[in-house]
Amino acid sequence: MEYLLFIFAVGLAAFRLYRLRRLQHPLPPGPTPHLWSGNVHQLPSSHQWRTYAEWGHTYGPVISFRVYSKRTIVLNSLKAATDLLDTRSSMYSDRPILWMLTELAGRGLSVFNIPASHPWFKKYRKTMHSGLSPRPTMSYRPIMQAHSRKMLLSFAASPTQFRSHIRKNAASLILEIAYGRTSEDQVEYFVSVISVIEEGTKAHAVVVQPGWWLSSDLLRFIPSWFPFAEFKRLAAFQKKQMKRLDSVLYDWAKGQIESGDYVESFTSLNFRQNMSSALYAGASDTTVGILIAFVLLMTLHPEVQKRAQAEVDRICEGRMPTWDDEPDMPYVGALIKEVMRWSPVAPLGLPHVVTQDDVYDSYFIPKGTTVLANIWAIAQDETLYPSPFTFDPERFLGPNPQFDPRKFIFGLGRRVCPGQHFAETPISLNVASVLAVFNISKAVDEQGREIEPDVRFTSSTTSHVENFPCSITVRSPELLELVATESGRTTSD
Ligand code: HEM
Repeated sequence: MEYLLFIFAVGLAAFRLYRLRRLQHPLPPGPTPHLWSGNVHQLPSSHQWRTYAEWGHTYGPVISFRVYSKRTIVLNSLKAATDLLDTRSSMYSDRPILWMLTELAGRGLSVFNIPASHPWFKKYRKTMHSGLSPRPTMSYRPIMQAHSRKMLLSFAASPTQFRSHIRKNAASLILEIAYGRTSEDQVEYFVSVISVIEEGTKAHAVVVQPGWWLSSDLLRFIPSWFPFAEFKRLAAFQKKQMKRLDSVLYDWAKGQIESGDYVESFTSLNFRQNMSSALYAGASDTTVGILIAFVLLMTLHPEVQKRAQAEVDRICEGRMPTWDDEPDMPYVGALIKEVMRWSPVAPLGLPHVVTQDDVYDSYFIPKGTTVLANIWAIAQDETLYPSPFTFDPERFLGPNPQFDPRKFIFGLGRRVCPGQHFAETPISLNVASVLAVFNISKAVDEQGREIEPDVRFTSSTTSHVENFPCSITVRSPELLELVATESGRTTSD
């Protein structure tokens, strides 16, 4: 009895303390909720980052909203995101438990979802670092260059298919790094498996939307044959697809290694199935978005393209660009930063969760709150980037360059993207190489009139520029010939 009274007293004291902190410090502001369902009715079904940024203009850089009992705060400023995710990373590095994703779909211990307090977390990060940091990435340069050259030849052969060439380039590169060398046919096959990942990513985007949290949290125990248990069937589908993805590639790599005829890869060095697939999942849909945005922006800004091409021509004098040219090409470097800022590929990053009650900027942030860094809002913050919607590489040049967006578009704190360096290395070569060999311009219709691209973005965990028409033509047949010779092909292959 005494024991029960003690527990009751401790519980009451904790509750009082909580109430006291709540009274002293309000929750971060946000739109007015309904009593029971919270802000469900105000949440958009797509491009949430835009709505959160608008709310930020009304309520301040740290906003909060509620979906039934689940609270989310959104950090719309660089300062708030740095203060919480970076400076207080010991409290802000876990992922929310989304039953749908982590438990029902069986991804709880994946690299992306594992709690930061789990003993595997540090091992995962260390292994990622050993495969993706600047030193190993340097050793991948010849592979990256070979894949880049293949992409250039594909651009020349079928320019209207540029989107799929970019996708294939990213996929075949990470396949080789993660699993070992593949033949063209195998790449084709594995690339078809990529669509599975994309389905998975789409499902992920659905289940991390606030409305789904409640349904999956409260209703997770109902059997999947129930008429309204669609979310459970979706989870089961995702689980099956992700398992297939993990095993198809891993089993192939293992087979190669066992046969003795293989090249070194992340799998041969680490033998961790879910880590190899994390590399693949992290890389297959991100760098693609940057390169597609680059093509769009060159279509829209011929003056920027001309200036970048002039720089490449001046430095390379008839040869293909290499990584050693980077310091001598400040304008191309600024252009890449501006593409990344203008079109952040992971606009809300991945959700974090706070593991203790906290007070920030005199607001109370209860333990268990989901925390989103609005990377899109930071990239469009006019105090950091005047005229933020204008594409202007100049902003990163001169004596007072604007803030380097690479410091936040890969996330912040302990969960910061481990693939940043690995991602940037092929992007810089691909951009400089495309500028050297091709001209990108607006497509023309049958009457010879230029077609103005309609700029729209997809909405998922990652966001890309939607399909748009453009014209890609060879500006340097000599360089194209050089690329073909180096790759052991002819330009007509
Ligand atoms: C332009 C390219 C890329 C961008 C913009 C990007 C962005 C991000 C962001 C915003 C996060 C979430 C960070 C957070 O939770 O705060 C993340 C996580 C992650 N990224 Fe990337 N990424 C890119 C490329 C890559 C590549 C190439 C790889 C692998 C080769 C990769 C692997 C990962 C992994 C494994 C995580 C999860 C880390 C964890 O939860 O501990 N990413 N990335």
